[in-house]
Amino acid sequence: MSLYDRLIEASADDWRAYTEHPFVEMMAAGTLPETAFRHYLVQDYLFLIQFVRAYALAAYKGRTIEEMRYGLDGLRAILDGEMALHVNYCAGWGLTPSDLEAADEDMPTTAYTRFVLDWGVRGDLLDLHVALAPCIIGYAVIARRLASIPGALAASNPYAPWIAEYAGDGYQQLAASTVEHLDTLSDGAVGEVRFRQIAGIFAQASRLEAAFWQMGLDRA
Ligand SMILES: Cc1ncc(C[n+]2csc(CCO)c2C)c(N)n1
Repeated sequence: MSLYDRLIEASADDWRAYTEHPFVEMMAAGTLPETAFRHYLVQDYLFLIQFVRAYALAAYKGRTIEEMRYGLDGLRAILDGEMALHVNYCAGWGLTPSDLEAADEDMPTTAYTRFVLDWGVRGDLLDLHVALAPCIIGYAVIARRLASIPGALAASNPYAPWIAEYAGDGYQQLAASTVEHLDTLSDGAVGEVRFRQIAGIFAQASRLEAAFWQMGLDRA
């Protein structure tokens, strides 16, 4: 069993609450209020800025060129890929990237990003990548499922571009390589005590993801 499968199994309830949150179901149905999505997306831009720092830390902590490149690829995927989705949606509301950068962080944004950065600083490379994993893998899992719901990708659904972006090959491949990378990092052998430690990090990151969706819904 891959380390990823073991982590999902150990945090099944938290993982389900994150990946099947009402926020994402409402995106697929096109019924999510725009105020909720807008608050989420502005906060997500601030979240991504902090995740660039987390990936920079992963590059810094890499012990091989390959590990450093892995951090660099994640960093690039955010700066040159994912952020364009946010900038495009926000342009439609008259918000510029400078407006986004100047927004105040809401508590769930601060909580989640600093949780990941804290594990990155205090822990080893596996702790950091486990803290990052629910974010990368979870979005790919969510978008793949939502894309298969009839009507979710229809031009009339304002959330179709969001679903299509994360269901696209680029993010699906990034998620698949993250699953493999967790096994490489752990050498395929994680003892019970160490597993319990990282399962705690994975479960907490999943709960912080659910809180991030809820932050959007609370603005509806
Ligand atoms: C709260 C929140 N969780 C996960 C993601 C998705 N995500 C963040 S970094 C990354 C990898 C490189 O782009 C991915 C897929 C998000 N945007 N916001």
